[in-house]
Formats: sequence, C-alpha cells, structure tokens
Amino acid sequence: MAQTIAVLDFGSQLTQVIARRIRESQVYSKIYHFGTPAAKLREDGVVGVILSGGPQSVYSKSAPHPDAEIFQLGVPVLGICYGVQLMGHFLGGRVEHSKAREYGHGHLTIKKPGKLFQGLPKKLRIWNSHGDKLAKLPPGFVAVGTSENSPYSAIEDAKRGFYGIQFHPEVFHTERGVDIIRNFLVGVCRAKQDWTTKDFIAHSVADIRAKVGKGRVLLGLSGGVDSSVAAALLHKAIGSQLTCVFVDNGLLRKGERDYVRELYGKHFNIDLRVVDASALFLKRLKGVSDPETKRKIIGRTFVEVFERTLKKIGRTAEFLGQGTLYPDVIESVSIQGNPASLIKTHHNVGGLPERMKLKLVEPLRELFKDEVRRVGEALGLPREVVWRQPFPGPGLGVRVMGDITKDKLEILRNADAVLQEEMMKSGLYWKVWQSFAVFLPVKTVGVFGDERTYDYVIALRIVESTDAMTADWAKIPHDLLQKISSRITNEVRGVSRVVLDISSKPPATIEWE
Ligand SMILES: Nc1ncnc2c1ncn2[C@@H]1O[C@H](COP(=O)(O)OP(=O)(O)OP(=O)(O)O)[C@@H](O)[C@H]1O
Ligand SMILES: O=c1[nH]c(=O)c2[nH+]cn([C@@H]3O[C@H](COP(=O)(O)O)[C@@H](O)[C@H]3O)c2[nH]1
Ligand SMILES: NC(=O)CC[C@H](N)C(=O)O
Ligand SMILES: [Mg+2]
Repeated sequence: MAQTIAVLDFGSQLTQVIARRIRESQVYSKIYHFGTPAAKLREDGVVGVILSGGPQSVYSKSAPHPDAEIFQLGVPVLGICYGVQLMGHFLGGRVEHSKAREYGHGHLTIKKPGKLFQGLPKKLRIWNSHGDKLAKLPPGFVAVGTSENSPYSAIEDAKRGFYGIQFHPEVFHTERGVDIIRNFLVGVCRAKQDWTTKDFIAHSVADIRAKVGKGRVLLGLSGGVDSSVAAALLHKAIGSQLTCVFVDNGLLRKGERDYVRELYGKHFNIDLRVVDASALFLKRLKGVSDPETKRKIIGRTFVEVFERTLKKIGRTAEFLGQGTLYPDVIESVSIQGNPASLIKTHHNVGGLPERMKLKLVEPLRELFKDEVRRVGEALGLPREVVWRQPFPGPGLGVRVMGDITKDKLEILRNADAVLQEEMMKSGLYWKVWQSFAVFLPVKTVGVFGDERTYDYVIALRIVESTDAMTADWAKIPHDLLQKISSRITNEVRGVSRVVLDISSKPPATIEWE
C-alpha cells in the first residue's frame, strides 16, 4: 500500500491546492471528509495528517470537527489556519474571535526553526486569511513563529509531532510555502518521495476498472485537452468498452468538427460518433440572453443528446465519462457554508440535470490543468493536443454576448479564426493561456471606402495564467495586435471595430459570460 498523507477537508477552497502541493513533492495524498474515523485512516496506512483551512469558527455550533482520536493515531499532524485552530480547540488551548483580522500579505518571523522551517530564512512573506485566533496555547506546544497580529502564527509540539500554522503555506503568495509543506512530509512524517505521474496513471486505471467493471462508458469528447486525456486514460483502462461522442452544438470554432473527426476517428483507434445537434441547440437558445440560463440550457441539451445518441447506437452505457478538472469543480459547486463559491455554472458539473440516469466517471476531477497535461504527455498524446488552449464546453455560446444568432456566430467564428492564425504564426499561441475573440452586440459607426458603416465590435481576450484561477491580460506586441485588428476589420464582414480586453482575473473572469 502507498504511504498516504491524509488531508482532512474542512471546506476550504484551498484543500485541493494543499493536495497538489503534496503531489509536487512526489508524495501520495488523499482528501478525506473531515469526520473520517481515525480507524479508517489507520487502515489506509496514513503516515501523516493535514487539517485544512475552513470558513467556519471552531467554537460555533455547526463547525465541522474531526474525530478526536486522530490525535491518538501516533502520526504527525499539521494544522493549517482553521486546522491550527482545531488543534487549539481539541488539545486544551483556546480560540477566539479577533478584532485584528489578518487578510492578505504578512510577515512571519521564525523564532525556532525546528523541523518545519528547517533550511528556511528567518523572515518569510506569508499569506493570511483568518478572523479567529489562538488565544491560549494548548499544553505541550510552544510558539515558534510570529506575525504582525499573531504571536502564535506557527506553533509546535515536536514531541508528539504536532505542528500548526495560522497562515497558508499552500498558496503561491507564501514565500517558500512548498518547502514548509515538504519539510512536514519528508522531515516530520518521513514520507517516501516516490509518487509520480506514472503512479497516478496506474492508480486511476485500477480505479476506473473497479468502478466500471464490464460496463460501458460514454465519453463526451470535445477535442480539448481534458477530454482527450480522459479518453486516453479510459481507453487504457477499459479499451473497447469506451465509446466517444463528439457533439456539434453549433457553438464550435471554425473547422473544429473536421479537426476532431480527423484526429480521433482516423489517427487514434477510438470508437468516435459525431453527432450534429446544432439545430436543436440553436433553437433552444433562441432569444435567451441571460448567461446562466444559456449555460444551463446548453448543459441540459448536451446530456439529452448523449442519452439520445445512446439509444440510437443501441448500446447500454451506465457511465458518462467527462474530463472535469478541479477548477471546474471549485467554481461550480457551493461548498458547505461557503456562499461565495458559486461563480459560474460550468456546464459539465453544475449544469447536469438531476434526472440524468448515467453515473459519472471523472478520472481527472482532482487535478489541475498542468498536471493533466503531464498525464497526457505520459500517455503519449501528441504535443498539439496536450498543449491546446482550453475551450469552454458552452463554447461560442458564452462568447456571443446576449442572445445568439447564426449570423453573430458566423462573425465571431471568422474573427476568432484570424486571431488564432496570427497567434499560431507568431508562436505566441503556445505561450499564453488562452487567446480568443468575443462578439459584442454593440453597433458603432465606421468608415469604409468613404462610406459610413454601422457594425459590430469584436473584443480580443488574451490572457496568461497557470491554472485559470487567476489570470492577467497578456502583453502582446503592438505590431501583432495591429495586424490582427486590421485583418479582422478587412476580412470579417459586419465588424468595424476591434477592442482589447485589459482586465485581470479577479475581478473579471476569463470568459465574458
Ligand atoms: N462538443 C462536445 N462534445 C462532447 N463533449 C463535450 C463537448 N464539449 C465539452 N464536452 C465535455 O465537457 C467536458 C468539459 O469541457 P472542457 O472544455 O472543460 O474540457 P475539454 O474540452 O476536454 O478540455 P479543454 O479545457 O482543454 O477545452 C469535456 O471534458 C467533455 O467531456
Ligand atoms: O469546461 C468549461 N465549461 C464552462 O462552462 C466554462 N466556463 C469557463 N471555462 C474555462 O474555465 C477557465 C476559467 O474561466 P472563467 O475565468 O471565465 O471562469 C477558462 O479557461 C475558461 O475558458 C469553462 N470550461
Ligand atoms: N482560512 C481559514 O481557515 C479561516 C479559519 C477561520 N474561519 C477564521 O476565520 O479564522
Ligand atoms: Mg473544451
């Protein structure tokens, strides 16, 4: 059995980021429900426990609490934020609400490095996000690090292997955070660093086989990175029990349907069905302009088309495969007690209707994009597939602002094709996270060959990002922008103005709807 680090999830948006940092240290980790019995963790061969952050207050009635026995397991425990507060609450200290809320950047001064801060500078920039604080240390603990507002920013009981930190080592903004986590894993828990992408593949292949048995999986294959990697993984696990369906929803980019048919139908030996449902999608979307309503309609229609396709092929499938990634999950579901977390309904997660009869198989559900790409490369997928820019499931449906018509789609498709072509030519396509065009239903005045025009606007959205959780607009050379702009206004009928989106995420999201 693999040595496992258990991450108990108390509802933080950052729990998966903790898991990801652990994987970065080549250690195997598993996320558990906060209330998992200690006996189960022992059974799973857990060599260390991390308590995540969380939105609640440990002393409140509805607060999620762990099984108190986890502190008797005899394995090290690291509490992060809410986690250190839990340690205070359970081990005889005291937590209270603090007037001096700490949010954002702060500084940690390390008094005593111990094992957790081994090899790190005495002062570190850290990132905080808490309103409660430890007011009294539990017996056996000493303070080893302080911040502006917390005398107990880092605490330890080295004898029992208990460590607590009030800040978030898992976020990018905490200096040397990865090293702090690695120190816990390797220095304290003595975990072996032997967990690789290959192990992930072997593990998910076994999981898929166990779940699916002799059943059939119907996978929505979009030609994007996520579903391509999911297809390759499923194909490896269950071979001919996999049927892929590519839906032309009328909201695709120029040439996409042929690209997918060519690549997967011909080059890969995958059972691929191409379904043209564009008329149905466009009919349902007619006159609808609210973004969330559009997303829901698209999601519902997708599933309906899958079900209908099944009947038509005359095969029974019990499973629906999807290339859902962690960022899709976090932005689509509202996590217990965290009202802020629903941002958009990504059609593949929140948009699924309840009546859906198929069970979900989502082998990439816990990964981030760059990890998925590594899995894709290890599975031998071509570079052009693995490094394609992401394209959202609702497609051009959320890139035509407001209500959707064939004409608007056609204009957007042509403008977008120009942008992609120029990005490819310059090589920048592979360097940015996404580059795409957005159709604005705003008419502005122009002049073409001395004649007045009154036409639509195209916005260019080009962003840099590492995981789509945050993004910044890309600083594209002016001469390239000029070329793209003049080609669009010259070649695309119906457009007389091109604008550049210079918003970062947050506050703006990457897609406009
Ligand atoms: N046109 C489509 N036909 C069939 N399935 C689709 C289609 N579009 C999206 N899906 C399904 O919805 C899932 C989510 O779409 P999403 O865009 O996040 O992933 P992707 O297209 O596989 O990868 P990428 O993020 O690189 O575009 C896909 O993994 C796929 O299962
Ligand atoms: O599969 C998807 N279904 C969706 O409904 C969806 N909406 C946005 N995206 C993509 O997710 C990333 C973050 O996008 P936002 O900043 O717009 O939320 C960006 O990469 C977006 O392109 C989607 N992907
Ligand atoms: N990020 C956290 O874990 C916060 C913990 C707790 N809810 C607080 O506000 O202090
Ligand atoms: Mg896609």
